[in-house]
Amino acid sequence: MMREVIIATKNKGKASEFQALLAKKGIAVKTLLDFPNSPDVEETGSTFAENARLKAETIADYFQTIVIADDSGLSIDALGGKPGVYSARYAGEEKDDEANIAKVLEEMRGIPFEQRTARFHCALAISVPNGSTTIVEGTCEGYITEVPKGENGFGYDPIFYVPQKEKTMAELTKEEKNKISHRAVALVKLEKQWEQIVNGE
Ligand SMILES: O=c1nc[nH]c2c1ncn2[C@H]1C[C@H](O)[C@@H](COP(=O)(O)OP(=O)(O)OP(=O)(O)O)O1
Ligand SMILES: [Mg+2]
Repeated sequence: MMREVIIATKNKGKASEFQALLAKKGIAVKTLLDFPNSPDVEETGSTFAENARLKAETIADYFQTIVIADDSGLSIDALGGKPGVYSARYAGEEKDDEANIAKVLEEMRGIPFEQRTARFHCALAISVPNGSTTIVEGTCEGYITEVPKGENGFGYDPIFYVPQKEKTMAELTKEEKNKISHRAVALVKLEKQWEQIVNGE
């Protein structure tokens, strides 16, 4: 049984969600925020899965230990799937959540509610050093709001309306988000396979 894992992310919001999700299973989480000198991995893939694989394999190779990477983002139907894999850098390279939200809201202006459908997407890659990489994916369906609402979460959470909760993702507690999010859905799929992955059989 795995007792500790490195999550190949420098995103504080993701780090905090993984810490909560995995603490329940007795697994301690380290992230790249604990290792400021670890390499920056360029996200050159054209899918979430490709980018998750790039991050997991590079960091597993660097630490010679099992690593999980998350590549995720928002896909909006009325924008032809954008911002997609460019979610983090939609308004520029600085990864500015507020600027990204402002750009999306501007592009969505005037589009009626029924046509504001969107989903969060998460690809998780788990990589064993000198071994294999396994990828699982999760999604979470919702609508893009007209104005931001809520203080919790990170990224696009304040403009992502979750119909079954009648709230934005940023109005949910971390516990509530961790029951329904794209990240939680993907992690459940990973858990079903991980004894097999970690033990190599
Ligand atoms: O639950 C979420 N709630 C709101 N927004 C979210 C979520 N999950 C991903 N997102 C957004 C944030 C960022 O704009 C992009 C992820 O980009 P992504 O490259 O995977 O992460 P990142 O660059 O922030 O950190 P890192 O690559 O070190 O893991 O999608
Ligand atoms: Mg990134």
